[in-house]
Amino acid sequence: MKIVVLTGAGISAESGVPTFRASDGLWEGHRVEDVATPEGFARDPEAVQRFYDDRRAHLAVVEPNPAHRALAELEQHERHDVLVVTQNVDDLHERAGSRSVVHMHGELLSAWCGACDGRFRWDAPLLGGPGCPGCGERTLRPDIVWFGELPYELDRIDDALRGADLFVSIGTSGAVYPAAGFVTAARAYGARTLELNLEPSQGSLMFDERRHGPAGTVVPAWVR
Ligand SMILES: CC(C)NC(=O)[C@H](Cc1c[nH]c2ccccc12)NC(=O)[C@H](CCCC/N=C(/NCCC(=O)O)S[C@H]1O[C@H](COP(=O)(O)OP(=O)(O)OC[C@H]2O[C@@H](n3cnc4c(N)ncnc43)[C@H](O)[C@@H]2O)[C@@H](O)[C@H]1O)NC(=O)OCc1ccccc1
Repeated sequence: MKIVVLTGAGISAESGVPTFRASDGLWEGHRVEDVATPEGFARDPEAVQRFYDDRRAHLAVVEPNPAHRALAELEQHERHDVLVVTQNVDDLHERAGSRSVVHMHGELLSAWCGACDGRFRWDAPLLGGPGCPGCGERTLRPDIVWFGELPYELDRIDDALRGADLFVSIGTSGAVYPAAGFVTAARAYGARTLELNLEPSQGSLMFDERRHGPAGTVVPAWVR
């Protein structure tokens, strides 16, 4: 079976990675437009670098949870062809063993040079860090898709949705586009659709089936 799995912050919540819209959510401490927009970066690059440096450093103290591991197991099933499309910028899917993962909103462990357009694996702070390994310019920014910027690999994602038998959405509020529109596209392409989330998301009624509860419980139960 061809399965496309969309994940959001909710799948990493039980690993200790804050979600965005929960009361203690990431955005709580920051105005989205200040830390996740090109304009915010132009206005105060230090504040934005610090925001992402803190999140990158936090990766060292979190681990994949049973939901991440269950998806990695599912990918091993010879009967299935699984693509994980994640809105998350953490590396927990890969650390759990998933191999076909698309980070449509970028990755904390990657830096992008605004001068030479180079991208570099990065696990250190960018603030006060060295110049670009490619061109030496001090124009490195987090390799993250900010609001108003085009998400990555939309063609590959659309191709996968076209060929999918099943579209599964895990741990996302369905508040941010174009990711929130994937269920509509998947349905239009004839795929069955399933929501696994703590509570109904904004697009919950679009799904053929919904199972609500913590991802660390409902995802392994669904995979088994
Ligand atoms: C706010 C929203 C209305 N705005 C948008 O959608 C905008 C504008 C827009 C575009 N099209 C539209 C159509 C209509 C309206 C608006 C728009 N979209 C964009 O700007 C996108 C780019 C959006 C990407 C922004 N970057 C992020 N992330 C990286 C940064 C960072 O991480 O710092 S978005 C970020 O927020 C979103 C957060 O959502 P979730 O992951 O779902 O997290 P949330 O906290 O909201 O919810 C958690 C869920 O989990 C559940 N949960 C909690 N615990 C658990 C648990 N334990 N188990 C299970 N579930 C759990 C909760 O119940 C909840 O449902 C994610 O996408 C995340 O990646 N770009 C673009 O459209 O470009 C155009 C373009 C076109 C051509 C040329 C150039 C440009």
